[in-house]
Amino acid sequence: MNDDWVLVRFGELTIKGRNRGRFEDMMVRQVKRTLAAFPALTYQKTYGRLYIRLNGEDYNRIADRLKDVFGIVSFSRVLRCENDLQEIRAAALQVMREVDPAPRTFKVTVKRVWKPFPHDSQEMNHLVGAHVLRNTPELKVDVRKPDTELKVEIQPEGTYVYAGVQQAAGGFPLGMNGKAMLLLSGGIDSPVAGWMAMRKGLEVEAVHFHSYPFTSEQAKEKVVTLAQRLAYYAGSIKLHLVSFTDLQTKLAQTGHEHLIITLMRRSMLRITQKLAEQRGALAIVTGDSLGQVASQTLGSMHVIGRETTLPLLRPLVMMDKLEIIRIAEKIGTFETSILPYEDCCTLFVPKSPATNPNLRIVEKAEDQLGEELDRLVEQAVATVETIELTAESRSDAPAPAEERWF
Ligand SMILES: Nc1ncnc2c1ncn2[C@@H]1O[C@H](COP(=O)(O)OP(=O)(O)OP(=O)(O)O)[C@@H](O)[C@H]1O
Repeated sequence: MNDDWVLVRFGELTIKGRNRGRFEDMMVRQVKRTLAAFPALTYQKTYGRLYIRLNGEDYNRIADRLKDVFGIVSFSRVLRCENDLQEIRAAALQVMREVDPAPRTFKVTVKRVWKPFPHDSQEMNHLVGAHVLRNTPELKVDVRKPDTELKVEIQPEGTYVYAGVQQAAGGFPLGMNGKAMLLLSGGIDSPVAGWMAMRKGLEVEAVHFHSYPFTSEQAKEKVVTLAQRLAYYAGSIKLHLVSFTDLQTKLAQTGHEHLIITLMRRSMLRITQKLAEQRGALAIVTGDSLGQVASQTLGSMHVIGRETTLPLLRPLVMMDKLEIIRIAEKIGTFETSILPYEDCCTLFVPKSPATNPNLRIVEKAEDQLGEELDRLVEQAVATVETIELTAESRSDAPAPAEERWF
């Protein structure tokens, strides 16, 4: 009898050996966690793949969640039947009849993995194709550029028949590659950088610097909303809110107006590094994109980056703004990011910020502040407010499942 399943394909096929097993175990756990709201589902893992039996659950709702799970490269709705020619033909016909919109041309590709099956792949292409053609006279075969490719895989446990592949987020399962701190502002870039870091298998904890009461409560709320969006992909996310007011005021008194952004960014990194040590994180992720603003020239990145010994990961560094915006739209952060807000750094933005700051002068300015700077850094770390945001369904999902990602 035909049976309704989802075939889930994992990404990063280059992973070998023991890491492969770890990757797959993490994947299965994350898929199950993501689909916990569908209790009727049952799971079957094979090498590099996961089969989910629908048992009456709604495929479209499941697909909408699966496409966002990191580590899944693609998935398909499949019918599973016995390794029996008549059953396979019936399943093929059923799958073809359900393709929407109805195709005009098709081709059949059979893969016989289970060798005892009496017909080889070539024979099966004809046996299945002829049956579909006989029963749907309006269809034609086109082996070069068909509207639909009907796939049949004969495996030991049964035969899978399907006609579509949906792309998903790809990457690594969340947390497989360790933990990083994400510098999250209220802008367009850093939420995208956070999503890309998570897609690469990093568990992320967000850090936001605010200058309350100079920056408003709404500015903080905006960052909470952005972190909430990221939590949708991660299951949950911690957001550390750091009060930057006193430190910023002090840095502004050094008299190096054109270096203020450099000084502030370095202090942010210093504080974030301390938080990273506390939280067991081994990298810092930012939304910097080369050349975008004064603090993102190569010279600025160099002087700012010298403050931390942790790897500074900048996923957007080589990307154009339009590419970044495209991803922001897809992941559902753009609408929030473009709302007006005051960032703590814009409070003190000089008329002509340094685009090529001098490391020696910057370090001298920090030395001038001496222990006072250390004290303010410690104070900022000690007064961090941490909130945990948990996943909620994204009510403003920007596009239907098939149009997402690619
Ligand atoms: N208030 C803040 N709290 C935490 N991180 C910040 C803050 N302001 C800036 N950053 C970090 O520094 C990076 C560069 O910030 P900047 O404002 O110069 O550039 P941006 O292109 O506007 O970035 P974004 O769009 O992410 O705000 C940000 O992407 C973010 O990672």
